[in-house]
This record gives sequence, C-alpha cells and structure tokens, in this order.
Amino acid sequence: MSDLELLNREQQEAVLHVDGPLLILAGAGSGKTRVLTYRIAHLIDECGVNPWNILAITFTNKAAGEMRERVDKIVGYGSESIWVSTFHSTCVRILRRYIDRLGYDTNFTIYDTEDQKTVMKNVCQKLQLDSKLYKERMLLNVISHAKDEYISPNEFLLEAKGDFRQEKIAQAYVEYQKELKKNNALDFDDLLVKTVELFQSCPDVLEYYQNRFRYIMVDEYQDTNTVQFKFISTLARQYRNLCVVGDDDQSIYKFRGANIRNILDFEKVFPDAKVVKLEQNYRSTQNILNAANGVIANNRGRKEKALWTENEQGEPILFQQFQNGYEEAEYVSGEISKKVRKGEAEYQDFAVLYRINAQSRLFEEKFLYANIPYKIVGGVNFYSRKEIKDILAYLKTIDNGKDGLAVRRIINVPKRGIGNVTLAKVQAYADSRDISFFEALEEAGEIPGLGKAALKIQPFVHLIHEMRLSLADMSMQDLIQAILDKTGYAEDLKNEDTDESEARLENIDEFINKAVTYEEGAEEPNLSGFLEEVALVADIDSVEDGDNRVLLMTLHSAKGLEFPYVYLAGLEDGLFPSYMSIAADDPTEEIEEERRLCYVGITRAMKELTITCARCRMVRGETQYNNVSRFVREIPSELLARKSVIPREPKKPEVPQNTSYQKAKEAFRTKTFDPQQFKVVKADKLDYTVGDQVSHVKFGKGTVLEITEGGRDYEVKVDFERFGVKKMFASFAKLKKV
Ligand SMILES: Nc1ncnc2c1ncn2[C@@H]1O[C@H](COP(=O)(O)OP(=O)(O)OP(=O)(O)O)[C@@H](O)[C@H]1O
Ligand SMILES: [Mg+2]
Repeated sequence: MSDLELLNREQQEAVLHVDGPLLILAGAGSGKTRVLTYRIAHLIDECGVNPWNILAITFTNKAAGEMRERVDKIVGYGSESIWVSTFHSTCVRILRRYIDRLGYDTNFTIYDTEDQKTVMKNVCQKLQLDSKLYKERMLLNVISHAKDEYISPNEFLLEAKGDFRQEKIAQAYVEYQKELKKNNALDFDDLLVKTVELFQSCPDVLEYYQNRFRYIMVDEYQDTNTVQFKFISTLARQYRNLCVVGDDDQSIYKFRGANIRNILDFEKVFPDAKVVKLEQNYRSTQNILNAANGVIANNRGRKEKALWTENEQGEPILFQQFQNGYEEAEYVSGEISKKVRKGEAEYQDFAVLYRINAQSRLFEEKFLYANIPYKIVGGVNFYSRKEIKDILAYLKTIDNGKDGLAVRRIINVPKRGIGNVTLAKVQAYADSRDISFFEALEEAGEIPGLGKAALKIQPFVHLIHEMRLSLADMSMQDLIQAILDKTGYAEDLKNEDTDESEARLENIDEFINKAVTYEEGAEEPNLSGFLEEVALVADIDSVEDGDNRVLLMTLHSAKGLEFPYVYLAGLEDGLFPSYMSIAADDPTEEIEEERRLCYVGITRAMKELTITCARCRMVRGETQYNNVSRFVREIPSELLARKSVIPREPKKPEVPQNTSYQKAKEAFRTKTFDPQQFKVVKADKLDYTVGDQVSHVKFGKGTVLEITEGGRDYEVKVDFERFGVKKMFASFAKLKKV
C-alpha cells in the first residue's frame, strides 16, 4: 500500500524527509496537519520507527484525539504508544514522574486562576503592596508573561534594578513562587517552565527524554511562545529530528505570548533545516480562498504566499446585514434547517463562528426553538452558566420563593456568612411545619438554636421583601440591575478582575439584553412571564445526544478545523475587529492580529461561507449602531453576493433614525445646526444637551445628536469620533459633558 499517492509532490517531500530539522510553512488548508499525520504513519510503517519514540504536539486535546484517530486508520496499530498531546499535558506527564528532582512532590497540584489570585493576595499583604498601584491581576499578568519568556524571578529582579515599580513587581514574583512551592503547587505557566528547568538541571532526565522522543512534531507552530520553543528545541538537540508546521498568517495568540519569531527564525536556529512550502489548498472553493487571500493581503510584514486550489469556483460568499442580532440568528437557524430538510447537508456539516462567547446566546435560543441539535465548543451553554443561574435563582425567589433549591442556591451568594449548620436547622424547621424554605427563613427569629445566625438571615429576607414590593414600578432591566447592585454581586465580580469575571459580567449584560427584549415584545410583561420564557429556552437537556450537531464556537477555538458550511457572524466594526483593537495605542498591530483571526475564520469553510452582521446590536441593554466590518470591505467585491436587508414589519413605529441623523450630521458639517430643528426632548436630569461634546468610558469623545424620551429613560444618540453613531440609554451610558 502506498499512502504517499494520496499526497502531492511537496507533501511527499515533507513526509519523506525523515532525519533532520524540517519546517513546513504553508497557508490554511494546504494539508499541514495531514502531512504530520502521514509522516507519523510513514515513520512507523516504512522506516520501522517505534511508535514509542514519537512525540506529536497539537494545539488542543481535540486535535490530539483526531490525529491519533487518523494515524490509527492509516497504520492500524501502535497509535496508543505515540505521545500525541498538547504542550501542557505533555509537561504534566513528565513532571509527574520527575519533578521531585526539583524539590516538589510528584503529586503536585495545578492552580487555576482563582487559586492564583488567592496566593497573590497573600503575597501583596505580606509585602505591603498598595493594592491600588499593584493590582493582583496586573501582577499575575506580568508574571505570566515573564514565564512565557522563560524569565526567572531572579533574572526579573536583576533586570528591575533601579526601577522602583519593577523591583516591587519582581519581589512579588519571588514571593509568589515561594508560596506556590510551599503549597507544592504549580500554575499553568509553571508546567512548561518547570519542565525546561528540569531538563536544564538534570542532564540524565533530559537524556532519557531525548532518547525517547527521537522524532518530534509540532502542529500550529506559529502560536508557540518562547518557553515552548525552549522545551522542544532542548528535547530535539540530540537527534535533531524536529518537524514543525505552521502558518504565520494564522498566528492569533500574541496576547498569550505567542512569538511569531519562532517560525520566522526557525532557519536561523536550525541552519540545516529543510523548508517545504505547500501552496495548494485542498479545503476550500476558489471563491472562499480568494476571499481569504484578499483579506490577509492587507497585513504588512508577512511572508507572501501564493495559495491556490484546483477546487471548483463554488458559490459566491454570501453577505447579509440584518437589522439586529435576533434576525441574524433567526436567518442562520432557518438556513441550516432548510439545508438539512432538503437533504443537502447534515447538522454536523455546519459551524457558526463568532468573536466573543456572549454572541452564542441568540444562536442557542433560535436553535432550541428550531430543534436544531448544537454544541458549544469550549464554553458552557448560556443558561447553565453559574452567574446566569444565580440571577435566575434571585428572580425565582423574588417571584414566589417556593423554589427551595433556588433560595438555597443564593442564600449565601454573595457570601453572607450563613453556614451549612444553620441551613440544616432552617430546613428541619421548614420540614417540621410543612412550610417552604423561604417561609422558614422569614421566621428565622423563632427557630430554636439559631442564635446569632438569625441576624445574618434577616437582611437577606428583607432584601427579597423589598424587591417584591418595588416589583410593580420596576422594569425587568432595573430589577436585575437592582439585584446586582444591592447584593454586591456585580461589585464582587468587578473586584475579582480576572478574565473569567469579565466574561461573567459580559454574560450578565447579555442576560439583561434578553430581559429588555422580552419586555419590548411581551404584551403584558411581568416577572413570572419572563421566567417562563427563559425556562423554555433553558431546557437544554432536551437536545438529543450524538455527534450530529451544529458546532458553535469562537474563532480562536476554530483553528485547525474545517466544515462544509461556515457562518461567520457579527462582522461589525467594534465587535470584529473588536473595539479594543480599534482603540488600542497601536491599532495597526492589533487590527492585524484581528485580521489574521478573520483569515482563520474564512479558511475554515470548505463549500459555502456566509458572513452576517447586524446593524444594531444590544450591548448592556443599549442599542449600538455598528458599521459593517472593514474586513468585509476587504473581500474583493466580485466574490460577494450581497443580499440587502429586507426590513420586517417593525414592532413599533421607528423613530426616523437615518434621516434625522443624516440631517443632523449634515447640519454639523455645514455649521447650521439648530437643536430646535431636531427631535429634542428637554432632558432636565441630564447635564448635556443636543450639540454638546460628551465622553463615554468606552467610546471616547462624541457629539450628542438627539435625545428622546424613552419611557423609563432618555435615549441618547451620539456620534462618536472613532466608533460612529450609537444609541444608548442615558442612565447606562453615563455620558459626561466635556
Ligand atoms: N493531497 C491531498 N489530497 C486530497 N486532500 C488533501 C490533500 N492534502 C490535504 N487534503 C485535505 O485538505 C484539507 C485540509 O488539510 P489540513 O487540515 O491538513 O490542512 P492544514 O494546512 O493543516 O490547515 P490549517 O492551516 O487550517 O490547519 C483536509 O480535509 C485534508 O484531508
Ligand atoms: Mg492544520
């Protein structure tokens, strides 16, 4: 049998290059991963290499599983003794065996972000660092970055000499490491750092692994960082059989320390390296490939590549702009259903890709309604997320309090110092009287043996009562906001200040959006009705099992994967590219990274690519008006089939947004602006008015175009210098006159 026939000439060349360093540098879909897999098979099958001597590093555990499966198919044996895994899993395996040589126990714990924060808190106290000047998150970030670069605490200290602030940070680093060691713990970055340290300080261990891993392969090499490079280059020093594959255009993890120089300088470190370029793309249609090439061509400082395909021209790229995110999600769900119904495709042929996790919520809802099986990759389903369940539990308690599970869920969230013993007593009391748990709480003062604990319960009961009373005058949005404020829930998350807490806040914002939409749509909106509606969509368990599902994921998680039908959603300036990249100090560099992410997204598609965006999107309960992403404009227009938005019957008569806005803008331009001309409601509570310059924390400076009375709140329309026109609720926007 010759598997080589299934490869083109360059691919074969790469597979047949068995000894010595090899760099495969090629664009998306050109068969890099396939070459790695076939190369492993070839080594085992044709060269008699013991599978035991092979180490293959992939970017995710999922990719590792797939590669093992593929090797199994080709070779039929031996794949179980190959090490195919991620950098981190590989290092854990090595350290579990040998870390005692560095003075740790082999049963070390791996700390997550939460644990790291706790350790850092102690460190800061110990060093008496001013928590305003030295935020824990900042310290942890700096340390993490140092570890990516393989800079030890002592080296950091030396570098810092003379710079007061850096010296303090260095001390924190030193103490932090001491503390971890004391706890026999490693953080995530340590896994790599300690393995490299182990190799450097124990030549016998290094020799063992060098002999073991005679053939090393690394996929997605463009996203390795310095310490990862040290790890593989140290291991490969003896036999020099290192094969790396990557694409500089798909480097998307700079924010995690990925060092693009690793790929660009490979030939400097290994001057005898053979370099193979693959230029034929096997994945996508010509149209999709040309679209990807068109976009990435806008990046400077890249290695020029000529990616071509023999595949057919294919359908044009479909581009659709919708009125809002709901219509966008509805369209995608409708299209998927239609294609499956017609028998053109199965659910597993589709992927929906987006920039941030919170975008998944609308798709999940529509998919549930349409009975489309789906799976969210690398994320928890929206309504199963802790923060959403917490808020729902508050709402349920306020609504009727009969749901004992909900009450128990939040009685101590945020922490109120109510312990399990107390809860057990309350429960026993409730059981004995046959009343609900919440009713028992209301009678806490009378529960025998509760003592002072009753005093801790009362404020909680009071809070719920208060909310119940004000329910009638509050919108759903206000109610949720009140819960977040009065319980300190939001405050806690803000103080936590980790990536995770930020994501939780984003999800809560998205939940508020849901509430606002419910209120706008329902005939007689009320809390019970809202909970009912949410219960319907939250019924995720009804999705049947099996692998035939549509996949939903962020663009970052999609690297290396491919799907016949891809939907790229939310292509709006401000969302993708993200506002952070647009507003960055060095926007060019940040936007180039976003553009590579867009290139990754486009090149996931095999047959059909649909790009969608929404004209307005709700963010934190505010409607934002976004322009079509610049990346869409970079796609050569002859490849795009644009479908215009067909506005549906609007639910409410719309304020003539465009016209009045256009007029106002024109008036500004010609300096004939007269506020009276435009729809202005006297907004006496606001300290700005139409025509004023204001500033917003996120969007920066802008000019107020319009203020309208929006029932509960003023709606303010502002033309921001960098972000264009946005419409927002005054109480949320917190605009300041400048
Ligand atoms: N010589 C070939 N003949 C037929 N199909 C091929 C050939 N080479 C690769 N393919 C197919 O092309 C698709 C893309 O290959 P692969 O995933 O290996 O590309 P890649 O370069 O790793 O892409 P990415 O940059 O996205 O990771 C796969 O479906 C693969 O099976
Ligand atoms: Mg690949």
